[in-house]
Formats: sequence, structure tokens, C-alpha cells
Amino acid sequence: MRTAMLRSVLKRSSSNLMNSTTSAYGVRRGFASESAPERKVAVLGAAGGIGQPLALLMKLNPLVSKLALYDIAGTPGVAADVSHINTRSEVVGFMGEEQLGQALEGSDVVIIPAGVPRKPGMTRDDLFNINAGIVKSLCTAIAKYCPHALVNMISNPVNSTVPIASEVFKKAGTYDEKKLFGVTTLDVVRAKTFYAGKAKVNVAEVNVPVVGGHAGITILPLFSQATPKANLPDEDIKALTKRTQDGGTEVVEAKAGKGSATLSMAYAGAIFADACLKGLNGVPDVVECSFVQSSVTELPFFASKVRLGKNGVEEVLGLGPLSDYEKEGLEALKPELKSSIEKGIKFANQS
Ligand SMILES: NC(=O)c1ccc[n+]([C@@H]2O[C@H](COP(=O)([O-])OP(=O)(O)OC[C@H]3O[C@@H](n4cnc5c(N)ncnc54)[C@H](O)[C@@H]3O)[C@@H](O)[C@H]2O)c1
Ligand SMILES: O=C(O)C[C@H](O)C(=O)O
Repeated sequence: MRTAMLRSVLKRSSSNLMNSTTSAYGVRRGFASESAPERKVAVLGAAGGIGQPLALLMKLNPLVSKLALYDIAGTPGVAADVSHINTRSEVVGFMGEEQLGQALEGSDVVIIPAGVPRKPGMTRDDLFNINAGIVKSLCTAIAKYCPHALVNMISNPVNSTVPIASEVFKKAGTYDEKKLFGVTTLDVVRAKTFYAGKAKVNVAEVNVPVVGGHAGITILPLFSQATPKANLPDEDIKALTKRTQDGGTEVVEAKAGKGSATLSMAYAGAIFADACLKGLNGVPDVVECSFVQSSVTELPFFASKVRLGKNGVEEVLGLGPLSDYEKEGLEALKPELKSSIEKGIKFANQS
């Protein structure tokens, strides 16, 4: 009885997530078919708090034919465990630097949740000193072993790790701005959840773009564009904006020293990787918010809605009409975002 129930829940959740008709941002799109092309996905940091549930969710994705799970330790166990799930992909674990090349070779999408998470009282930028080096070395290997893969950067501070990756790829001569993504999907997931709760609308129907970056005030949810429309008072919009900006900190404090968001991040990471795979496979109208190279503002990287296609970014979409409150938020976030981007670029070029 319990097994039958569990099976039905898993069947429903995997088909919701993977054959879904809506993205995290909410755009309708096609179903995975039995004849989906071969696609290899590598997860770097796969034995971690995000890595493990993300490995599980990618194993449930019928668009994946090979799943490479890489970490500096612990991946044989995670890979053995996940590999017993009776879905399409073949799962292989790789451990230690000497196996990184094999993990990456042939990858279509590389997801990077490798690096340390925050503890209470820390900002994402406090992770820079450790995570910048990790990201730099992983991206050096990506440039060597799978230079054409789409890179989904989860490691914080995203506002700096994405610029680091771009510089590493430029130095290696492999940079393609269409293929590098900072994963900001969790901000969209949170904005949708919080908005639905406040507006008392069905969360499954909610769309909210979130633009800017992925840290504090650089996270700018555009509730004026949220649908279904709810005409919430200004104080509710301000409270929703603040809660979305502080969503990561809310989890860090609740976990009280045991790390940051892992399960909701794995969900968000799986949604974004699924969108990348659908784009690669030629599914039309796949749109997600992501932190990418951009000319939407004067900043070289910026998160906004992005249309995904066979080569990665097909189109970086503009911001659309903003409320006065959002216009103020946009101006206020630029100095911090600019300095985080510059910090990443400087690090990549001096070390
Ligand atoms: N973008 C987002 O929205 C978002 C959300 C949540 C967390 N994060 C970030 O994701 C990162 C990981 O968080 P977590 O909770 O999974 O941390 P974690 O400590 O639980 O796991 C990190 C994993 O990375 C591995 N790792 C370390 N160095 C590595 C290397 N050189 N190569 C491969 N793997 C390596 C560790 O062994 C560990 O298994 C953090 O930087 C965190 O801030 C980002
Ligand atoms: O808040 C963090 O440090 C992790 C992540 O960026 C999040 O938004 O949950």
C-alpha cells in the first residue's frame, strides 16, 4: 500500500518536474518524448547538500541519458545509490581531480554546486575566498574537456563566480557567452511561492520575473509584472521584495550553522537544467531568468528573462515596464553588482 502510494507520488512529481508544461518562470513548453536525443549531464559537487538531491532529480529527468557525478569525495556511494533508480540515464561516479576529465568529457550540461555554503552572519561574498578558487579550477577543466557544454553556475557568490568562469573561458579561448549561466531560479521559485501566499492565488499559475543578481538587494523581483494580477498594496510589495531578497538568509538562519538552502536549490537547479536541455533539444519558447552576459543595463552581467535554444542563450529579454519602486531598486543594486562582477574578473586575471 505504502509502496504503491510512494510510486504514485514519485511518478507524479517526476512527470510534473520533467515533462512539465510550465517552467519555473511559467512559460508553457513541450513534453519529453521517448526519442529524446542522448544528453550527458555532469554535476560537480555531487556529494554535497545540493549535489545529492540534484543528482536524484536529474536521474528522474528523461532527457538525460548519462549522468556523471563528480566530487572530491563521496561520489561512489551517491552514484551507486542513485544508479539503482529505474530511469533512463546511466549514472557514473567520479572522485578526485584525476577523474574530473572523464566526468566532464562529452557533457552537454555541467551543473556546478561545488563549494562552501554560508553560516549565520555571513554574506555570500564571504564565500569568495574559498569558492573563487574552486570555480576557477573546475572551469579550467571544463574549458579543456567539454568546452561546448552549457555551464549552470550555482556556487556562490554567483555575482562573482559567473564573471570568474567567463574570464577562465576567455583565457582558454573557449568563451561563448551563450553557454554560461548563473542559476538564479531559486529567487524565482521563492518569489512565486511568497507572492502566491500573499495574493492568495494558485501557486502553480504564478509567474514573477526576478532580475539583477543573486545576493541581497541585487535580487530584484518584479512584482509589478506578477501574474495573476492581485493589486497588492505597496507595503505588501515591499515586504514580498524584502522576503525574496532575504530568502537565502532565512534558510541559513533556520539551519543554524548546518548550511544553506539545499533541497529548494536542488529543485530550482533541476528546473533550470531541464530548461537548458529542452532548449538544446529544440523545444520552442523555453524562457527562464538567469544571470548571463547582458546588454540589458550598462553592467556586463545581469539576470533577466532569457530564451533558451539549441546553442544556449537564444535571446536575452529586456526588463519590461517597471514600477517606480522597482526603478529605484534597479538603480540601488547597480553599484554592489558592479563591484561583485569586477571582483570576480580581477581574481580570475591576477591568480
Ligand atoms: N545559486 C543559488 O541560488 C544557491 C543556492 C543555494 C546554495 N548555493 C551555493 O551552492 C554551493 C554549495 O552548497 P551546498 O549546500 O551543496 O554545500 P555543501 O558543502 O553541502 O556541498 C558542497 C560540495 O562541494 C564539494 N566540493 C568542494 N570542492 C570541490 C571541488 N574542487 N570539486 C568538486 N567538488 C567540490 C564538497 O566536497 C561538497 O560535497 C555554496 O557555494 C552555496 O552558497 C547557491
Ligand atoms: O543564501 C545562501 O547563501 C544560499 C543561496 O544563495 C540561497 O539563495 O539560498
